[in-house]
Amino acid sequence: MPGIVFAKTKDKLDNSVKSLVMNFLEKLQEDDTAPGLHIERLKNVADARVRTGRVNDMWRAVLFRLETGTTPTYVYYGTWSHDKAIDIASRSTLQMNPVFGIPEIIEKTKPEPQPTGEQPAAPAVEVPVEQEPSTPAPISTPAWVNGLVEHGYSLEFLVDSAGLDPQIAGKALEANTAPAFHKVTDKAPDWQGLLILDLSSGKSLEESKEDLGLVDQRETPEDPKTGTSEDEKIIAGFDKEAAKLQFAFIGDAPEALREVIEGGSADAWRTFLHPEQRRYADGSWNGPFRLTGGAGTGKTVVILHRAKTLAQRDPSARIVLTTFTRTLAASLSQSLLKLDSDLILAKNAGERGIYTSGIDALVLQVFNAATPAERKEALKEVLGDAHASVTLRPSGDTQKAWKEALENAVHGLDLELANPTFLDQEYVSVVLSNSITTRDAYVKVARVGRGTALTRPKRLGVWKIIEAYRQAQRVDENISFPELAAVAARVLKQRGVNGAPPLADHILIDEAQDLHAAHWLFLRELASPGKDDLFIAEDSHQRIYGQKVPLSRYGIAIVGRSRRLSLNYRTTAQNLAYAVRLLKGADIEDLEGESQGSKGYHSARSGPNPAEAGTKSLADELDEVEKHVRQWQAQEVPGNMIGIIARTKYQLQKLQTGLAERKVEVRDVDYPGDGSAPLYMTMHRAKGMEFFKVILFGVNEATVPLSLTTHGLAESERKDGLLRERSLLYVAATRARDELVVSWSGTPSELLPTANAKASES
Ligand SMILES: Nc1ncnc2c1ncn2[C@@H]1O[C@H](COP(=O)(O)OP(=O)(O)OP(=O)(O)O)[C@@H](O)[C@H]1O
Repeated sequence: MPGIVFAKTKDKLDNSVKSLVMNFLEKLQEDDTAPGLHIERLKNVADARVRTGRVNDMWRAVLFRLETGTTPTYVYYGTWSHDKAIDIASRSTLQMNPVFGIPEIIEKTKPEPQPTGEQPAAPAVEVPVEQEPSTPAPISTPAWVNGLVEHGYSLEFLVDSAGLDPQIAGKALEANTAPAFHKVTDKAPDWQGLLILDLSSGKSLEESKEDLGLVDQRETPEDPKTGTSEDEKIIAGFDKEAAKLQFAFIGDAPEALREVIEGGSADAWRTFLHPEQRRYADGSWNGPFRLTGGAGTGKTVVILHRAKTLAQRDPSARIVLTTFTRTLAASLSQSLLKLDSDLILAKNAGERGIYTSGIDALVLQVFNAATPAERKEALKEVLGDAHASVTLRPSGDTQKAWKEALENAVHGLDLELANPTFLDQEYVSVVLSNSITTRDAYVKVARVGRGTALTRPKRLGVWKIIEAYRQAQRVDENISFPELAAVAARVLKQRGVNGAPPLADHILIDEAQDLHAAHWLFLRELASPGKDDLFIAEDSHQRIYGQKVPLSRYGIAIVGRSRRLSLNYRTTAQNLAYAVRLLKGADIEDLEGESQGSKGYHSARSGPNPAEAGTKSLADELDEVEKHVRQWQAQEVPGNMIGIIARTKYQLQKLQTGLAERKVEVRDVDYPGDGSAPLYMTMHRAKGMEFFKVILFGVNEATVPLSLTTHGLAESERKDGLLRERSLLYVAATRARDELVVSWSGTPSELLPTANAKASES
């Protein structure tokens, strides 16, 4: 039976062609001599191993045949229309890279035809076909600079030291626009494309080699296991980290074949991990590990693969996969099954398999499963006096309780401290996280990580309000989710003291930047400290709830076990540059308090520049939205791949009504119907999602930032609140894969790059 190695598809195929390709490859796997396949050699080819195969009358597959023992191995390169396939086959070579020993397929371009009797034509310069800007006033973007040229790379260096194909390196150096540059990296063998992107974004060759797992062959003695013939060396080379970016061995199972073909590039994440992603998915560490990276760098993809690796490594393992909300958790469950439908998804925490849950739902499950005695004891330890009742109602809305407490307590504080936002943060970060139940303990406690300093009289005032709050909650038999997390943590801790085993062996946490202190208390108790206990994926730039939490205070020491992803798989370079400009000037710290810049954060894809649609009135803005939606619908973009995102629900109501008047159907993301209509949602709800096309609607001065969230706060909390608003805009802008439109009516938000540019001009 011939072996098949599948090369990641770069050209999109229609579904009808995909199923033909699958039939073809299935037959090839069974018997490559079957007459219907027409596996044929061609004349005048660059590589004698190249073959074409008949997919149907119109379509041909391009393959390379490697001789390995008794049965051959075919490397499937792709399927194209007849003439194109013959052309590609005649120009393509499967070879070992001379520097790094990675198998690669290089398509040599034909020399330009020279006009006879005239001077040789100047080398062709790619003229990018920029898409028409969708608005009359395109956004001003900084001029594009070729990063390779900027960092002084020469053709000689790129070829001799970085192992790039000379033609590819030359074209990359010549590119004078982002689309032309990305066209080169897109066509190149995957590892070469990524190496070019790394170098152009400022990474050194050594750093990039390490990330991509590239080892200079010229410096290493040959491995005797790799065999002697060129074909055997190529087969062995497919196992190298960088080769796995583009090539996958297809086992005997037809499902594996179906998955890679049907998924196409949208599902490439299931098979073709970046070597760094693979390392973090498969690695093992003696304690908590943290993976950071900007939006779209594939953190969730790593978490999903890691869950699978851990489950396969030990089928009896109890793995908890958690994230900030139930909706995100549900989407993780779906993705897990897409990754591997054989994975065992546990129904409850503590059971064998992977248990996926929103963090608060998980907390609630532990609390509900606790005995009345366990609850009573934990409530007393965390909240002081035992609650009258151990059957409490979890309540998400603490604002009302704080307002009541403020009315009832005689505290003598001014409004900067006597407001629900400050008090809630103080309560969770200082009081709950330190299990403070008395005034004396609160007066003495170190308020690590809190911005606003409190004198003793102020602390006494705050404590009075906290007492009133606890009293009101007790009377109403309410308990907040942070309280619940602290109580559940206590239950688990006590069980541990009594010798009970923890509920999980491994915990994987996505969107960790938004978890609060009591969540971390809880997660620390959920698994025993030790090997591969916690895997934390976070992006501090996307912190839109809560505050940064110093993890080491909760027994989660990640020193030396923290890595960062920098290649953005989701967003085009143009959208990414825009989103990063939204963060300009923001001092963002990670969970360990280290400053998080966006240096080296780069994208592998190119597309149109984001468009800003500033309008005079809401009616004009709605007209703009209508225009874009209709344009995209005419291009047959699926409705549920168009996202319209606004800061508030009120804005969404206006949007929905305004578009209904214009006979444009849009749907709430939570009620998507059959998926044919564009979806609208708030910026908070957009977290973790992605769309081909995104409109950020109503990014007006009055709404973004939402003054409600920062009004009346002390300077430190106000800065924090403003940072969250900025992050929210960044989260929303990074949901777009291909096209981003930012609209407003009246004065634009001060957080937009346009507004910043105008302000600095004047
Ligand atoms: N190795 C890969 N190959 C192809 N696509 C990938 C790969 N890794 C990630 N992607 C794609 O990139 C997009 C972003 O990935 P993912 O959601 O994991 O990023 P993230 O870092 O968790 O993003 P965010 O922080 O914005 O939620 C997804 O569409 C995903 O399928």
